[in-house]
Amino acid sequence: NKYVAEPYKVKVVEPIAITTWEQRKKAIEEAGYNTFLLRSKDVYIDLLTDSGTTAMSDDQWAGMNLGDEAYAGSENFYNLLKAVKEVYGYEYVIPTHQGRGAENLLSQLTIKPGDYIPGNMYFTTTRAHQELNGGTFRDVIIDEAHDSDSEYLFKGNICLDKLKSLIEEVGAEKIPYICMAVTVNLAGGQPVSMQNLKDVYTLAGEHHIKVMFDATRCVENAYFIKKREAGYENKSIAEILKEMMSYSDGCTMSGKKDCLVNIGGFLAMNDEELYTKATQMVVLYEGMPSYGGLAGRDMEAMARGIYESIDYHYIHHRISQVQFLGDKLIEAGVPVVRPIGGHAVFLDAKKFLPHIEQEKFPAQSLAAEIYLKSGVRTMERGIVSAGRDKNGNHHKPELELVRLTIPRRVYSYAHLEVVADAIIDLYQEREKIKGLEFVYESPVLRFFTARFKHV
Ligand SMILES: Cc1ncc(COP(=O)(O)O)c(/C=N/[C@@H](Cc2ccccc2)C(=O)O)c1O
Repeated sequence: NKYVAEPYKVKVVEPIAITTWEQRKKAIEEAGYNTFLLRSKDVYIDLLTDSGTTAMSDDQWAGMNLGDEAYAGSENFYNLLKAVKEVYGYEYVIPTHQGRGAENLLSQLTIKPGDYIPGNMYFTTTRAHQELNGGTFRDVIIDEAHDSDSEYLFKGNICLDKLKSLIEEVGAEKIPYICMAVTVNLAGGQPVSMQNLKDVYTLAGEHHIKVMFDATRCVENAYFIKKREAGYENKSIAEILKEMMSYSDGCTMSGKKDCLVNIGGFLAMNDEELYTKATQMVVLYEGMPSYGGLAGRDMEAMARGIYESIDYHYIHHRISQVQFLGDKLIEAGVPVVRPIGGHAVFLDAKKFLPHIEQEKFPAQSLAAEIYLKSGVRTMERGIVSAGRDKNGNHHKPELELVRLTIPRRVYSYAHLEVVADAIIDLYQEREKIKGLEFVYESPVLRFFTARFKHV
């Protein structure tokens, strides 16, 4: 049938919270209507994030018992280095505790005040580190990415004209690197085509500008190229991934997604000079270049997860689960970002709640209502996540979304049916949902800790 069965069987189970409406009412009020502040014990089906929520395999758990916790030169580091070289093709790797560790190093090493960093749509932590180092992020993604109705198959693509005009406007020497996310999280988990990766790398090369991938969900991107781009249908995920990464000079990686681990990340690159500088800096922030804030066992689990992630049956099932949930909502007429992305289904909260203006945080309110209704936790990816600009005004993104993020190898199709049914019911009674206002707002990455009340 259309949705492939799980290519694994369960060996260990973790009971989940079956809650009552009263319990959930109390929990969401104590959380200030912010799903980030809910306690895991009060969450039934947790679709907050695909980050660090994966189920590891028996082989990865076996690897956890083979942690070489020697402070320096751990055997697990060499296994990680081998996996990164073989699967992604990069020459050097610096382990970090997670993606932000790598973003911190890359931004400090390459960005000077006054620099511009073009990229395919912003990501919260990536932009925060770029701005922290005096850089300005410039969105050069194609227009379709900002249109939740567009069904363009590669909405993560960079618009070459926008990139060219930025280079002309500010000059290549003001652009330390192009930040190419594969896939684009906030566009709805949308992929970049191989042709676009090639074209951007060629253009960047002509101006001696580096291309650094945010490779966090690169395996999902490879899968979409296999399914959607002519000439790749008969190539393996491994072959496609290797070719993808060849159109970059390095990457930051949050291993907590496509490397199938609960903690871990890395900064990878081909340039020896950048590597040398990174080894000098990593000792300040993450520890030795051979462990980067990770225990040996975590590096071992990540090395093994990298090899598992390129297995076709794994990624085919992973994407099938996301597609299954998306299809159910589309069939019921619930407004979602299309095409369905790689790691999540994104509800279009502007269309879901047209009676709530963006300044009253419709996506935030919808995420809270979904939890109250069903115990399902989701994440706001709209105006609250976008934060404020230098003048203190809200960034106002086109896309005001609620993300239903599917963890890897955790839930069954039955869980996703529960999610779909709850959201479809809520859609029928959507006009009862009210807007929110801040009770507490932090100045940086406010969505993690903000608290709200109904207007
Ligand atoms: C495309 C991309 N690039 C880098 C990172 C950072 O990696 P890390 O430091 O978390 O390991 C992430 C993390 N994304 C997570 C967790 C998250 C982080 C910030 C705000 C909300 C949620 C999410 O989308 O749920 C990412 O998606």
